[in-house]
Amino acid sequence: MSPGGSGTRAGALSGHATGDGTGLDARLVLDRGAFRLDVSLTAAPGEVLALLGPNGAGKTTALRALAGLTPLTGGHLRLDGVPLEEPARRLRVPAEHRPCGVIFQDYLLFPHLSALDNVAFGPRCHGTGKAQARALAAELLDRMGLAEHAHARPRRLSGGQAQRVALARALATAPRLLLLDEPLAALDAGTRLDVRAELRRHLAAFEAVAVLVTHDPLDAMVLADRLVVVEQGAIVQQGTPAEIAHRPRTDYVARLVGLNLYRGRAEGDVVTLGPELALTTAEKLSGPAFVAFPPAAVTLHARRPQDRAHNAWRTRVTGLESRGDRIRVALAGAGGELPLAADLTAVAVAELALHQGAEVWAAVEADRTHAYPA
Ligand SMILES: Nc1ncnc2c1ncn2[C@@H]1O[C@H](COP(=O)(O)OP(=O)(O)OP(=O)(O)O)[C@@H](O)[C@H]1O
Repeated sequence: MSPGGSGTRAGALSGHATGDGTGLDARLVLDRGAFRLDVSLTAAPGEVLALLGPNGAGKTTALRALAGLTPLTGGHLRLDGVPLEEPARRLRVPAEHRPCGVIFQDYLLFPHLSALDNVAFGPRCHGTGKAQARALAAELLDRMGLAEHAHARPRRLSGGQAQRVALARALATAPRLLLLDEPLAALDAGTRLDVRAELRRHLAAFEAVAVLVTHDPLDAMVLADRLVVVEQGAIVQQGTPAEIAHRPRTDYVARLVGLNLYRGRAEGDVVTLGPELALTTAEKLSGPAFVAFPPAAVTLHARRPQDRAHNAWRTRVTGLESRGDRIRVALAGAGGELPLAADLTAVAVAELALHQGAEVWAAVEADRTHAYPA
């Protein structure tokens, strides 16, 4: 393990180039019938990447390819400068010889082995003597707060405990690449909160590369240094959680971070979205542009607001959904175009007598919109 965790981490956060050959350098090309995955992933030691994307985007396929469980059809995979796979050179290191720790959704603990022996299994396979492997496993379980469960079989463990054993097992071989597929998905909400915080601590201390797959934007934002959004087998956007949250570039990402997103053409502080609608924005731009704003910035009115600081356009209600103390109103332009989300109080919804199909004026202040080049 490399020393100076915090220094390594700061380096990792500043960029993902692996100019010195350390860390992950991969282009994963995989053909599976009609589906093609082609994603390039690089990460410096200490960096945590989260692969996010809708169902069927190719996240799990990418993770399995990194682990060596599904062969590449093209591209390459290098870890710390060591080639692990390159189909063009007929090079392929089998899964069991890759320095990878893997945690899959269902944990894949061996049911017939105790927690301790599950964790000791990897080091044993790598040639560590039995006593030494078990001592290492006991230490790891202790670090995870599981010392008293060392001799329990997996079925006697809670979901959160089993998840921690899986993490201990994945770390036991000091992997250079840690792969986690939906690590929190099987946990109930309460356990998830604790395990997420704990996993965050372990990942922050982990000095090699970690790649996790998740559906949950919160998991991704909390656990990862960098988000990689995959749609239909390709990367559509990547960046730090803050970058992604501020500047979504696809509808999926906008929904993920809870923003309204439109694409149009900017001329000064006006972005034209269609023949019927142009929004005045806070920024001045020129050329293709995105405009984003949160649902909480949208107000709804029975009549056209007269205030000139507001952008206003006619919409129709397409849905209403309760969300905590707010109501999320789904709207679309009169012709069904430009879908829009607005968050209102129950009082506002009642005063406007909103219902499916109701016509209202939507308004958003220029200052609440954010425009950036498309
Ligand atoms: N064994 C397989 N043979 C052929 N195609 C497959 C196989 N497994 C997955 N696919 C296809 O590969 C594509 C990507 O699937 P993958 O499971 O990687 O997506 P995902 O992003 O992980 O989705 P999810 O979030 O639903 O788990 C899908 O279109 C799927 O139908």
